[in-house]
Amino acid sequence: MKIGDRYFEPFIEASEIQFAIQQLAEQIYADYSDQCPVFVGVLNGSILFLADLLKHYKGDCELSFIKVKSYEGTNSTNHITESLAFDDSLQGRSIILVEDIVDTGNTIVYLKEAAKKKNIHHVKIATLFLKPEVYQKAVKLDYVGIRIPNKFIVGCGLDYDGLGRNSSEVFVLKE
Ligand SMILES: O=P(O)(O)OC[C@H]1O[C@H](OP(=O)(O)OP(=O)(O)O)[C@H](O)[C@@H]1O
Ligand code: HPA
Repeated sequence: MKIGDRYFEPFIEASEIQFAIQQLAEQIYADYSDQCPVFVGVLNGSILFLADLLKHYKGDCELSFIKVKSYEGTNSTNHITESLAFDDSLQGRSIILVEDIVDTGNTIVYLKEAAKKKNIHHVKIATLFLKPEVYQKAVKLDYVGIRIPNKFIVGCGLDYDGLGRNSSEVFVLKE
């Protein structure tokens, strides 16, 4: 399958992804059933995962967003651009940062620091995908859906140069 100028092949089926999301919603609820956490979606990539996670989440919760970007093509630029900040109303709240993927961890390290500066009370992290071979940062990842090898993927919110987010299954770059 061609996305932009590159070729991709099927990698993870939609049913496996949905099962993982349901499990994550249950794990989070087990920890937050007596609270009202704020799910903070990291735009753009988290949008599909976040929608499915919330549909499976049984408890009270609220929703907010932050927008950061660091990738061009298939590589991190190692430079984070923030175009929507944490909302001031999150001060003192317990939040769950919702990411589609943790890869180098640059984004999540940046977000933890930004949350601290905003006096956000308590921050946990939920990510649908993790590349354990790449991620070497000290930040604890509280809820991890599916661990994948060090390969570039698209679908389920993840993009290649803006394309491919709107697929419920995940594709991997053909090397
Ligand atoms: O662990 P890292 O190496 O930092 O990679 C993870 C980040 O990269 C992607 O965002 P991207 O910068 O592509 O922006 P997008 O969400 O708008 O696609 C993804 O959504 C994560 O936020
Ligand atoms: O494998 C990936 N695919 C798409 N976007 C990404 N952002 C970090 N890693 C990836």
